[in-house]
Amino acid sequence: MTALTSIDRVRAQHPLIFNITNAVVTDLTANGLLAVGASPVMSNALEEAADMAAAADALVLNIGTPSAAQVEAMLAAGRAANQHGIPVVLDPVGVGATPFRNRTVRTLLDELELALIRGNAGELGYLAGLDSRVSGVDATAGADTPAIAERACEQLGLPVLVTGREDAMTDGSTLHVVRNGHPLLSRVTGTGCLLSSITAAFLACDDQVMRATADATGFYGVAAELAAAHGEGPGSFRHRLLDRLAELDTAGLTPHLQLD
Ligand SMILES: Nc1ncnc2c1ncn2[C@@H]1O[C@H](COP(=O)(O)OP(=O)(O)O)[C@@H](O)[C@H]1O
Ligand SMILES: Cc1ncsc1CCOP(=O)(O)O
Ligand SMILES: [Mg+2]
Repeated sequence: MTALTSIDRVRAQHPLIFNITNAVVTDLTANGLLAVGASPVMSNALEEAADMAAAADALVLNIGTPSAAQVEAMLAAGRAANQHGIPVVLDPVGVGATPFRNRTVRTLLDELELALIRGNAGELGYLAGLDSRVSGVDATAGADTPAIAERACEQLGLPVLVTGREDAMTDGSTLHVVRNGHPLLSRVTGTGCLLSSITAAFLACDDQVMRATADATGFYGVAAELAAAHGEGPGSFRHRLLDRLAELDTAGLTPHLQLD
């Protein structure tokens, strides 16, 4: 039961997760991290980026609402995180949509050691060099996420998590597919960003990247299924997702987990 170990570790260790993230999702991300037992902090200031990263247990770089100044802070934080050996997760929100996002992701990939890149099928399809059209931040349905994950990992040379109806993750030698989750996740903005940050919290407590990533993804997907079971709309779902993230334990998780 790796999920037991992982979620229990997060709840016992309360890892500090430093998020340099987009303006849309700061509230959901901070509250989702608190719900799973992690400790969130958000900042965009270059002046404190390296110090905050040095104090953190994991760093999340999310380019959803980018600016040149924010990218400078990301580079400073990322370099400090690399020096201190803490995992860095990149969420390349909307890459492929504009040249600025593309340049930003290229710079972060070139300058930093990343533990994981997590994106939707359109974003990772673009980075994999596949025929992938990205015009905003939301993914298109029906993508072959395992094929995209394998190709993106090959192209980028780092572990990849591609989300969608099926979530696929690979480090080039192991491939896992998680078939949990719920379509309502696509009707609440920030749910992919929150998964990136929760995965960072699991990575902070486990140096086995594939195990931590699979455990975080399965845990999140099952929490979403349970949150959606009431059959209501996106507003109640968003609240229930936080409640399930806070309550779900291994006994509740195991019967629902669909992980290969
Ligand atoms: N059709 C779907 N069925 C079940 N879960 C989904 C579906 N689409 C997305 N998800 C889930 O929503 C979360 C966010 O994924 P995704 O929508 O791909 O990312 P983003 O929000 O970055 O575009 C993931 O946990 C994923 O498993
Ligand atoms: C709508 C929007 N616009 C810029 S960032 C953002 C949020 C994206 O969140 P997610 O990728 O988790 O859906
Ligand atoms: Mg996203």
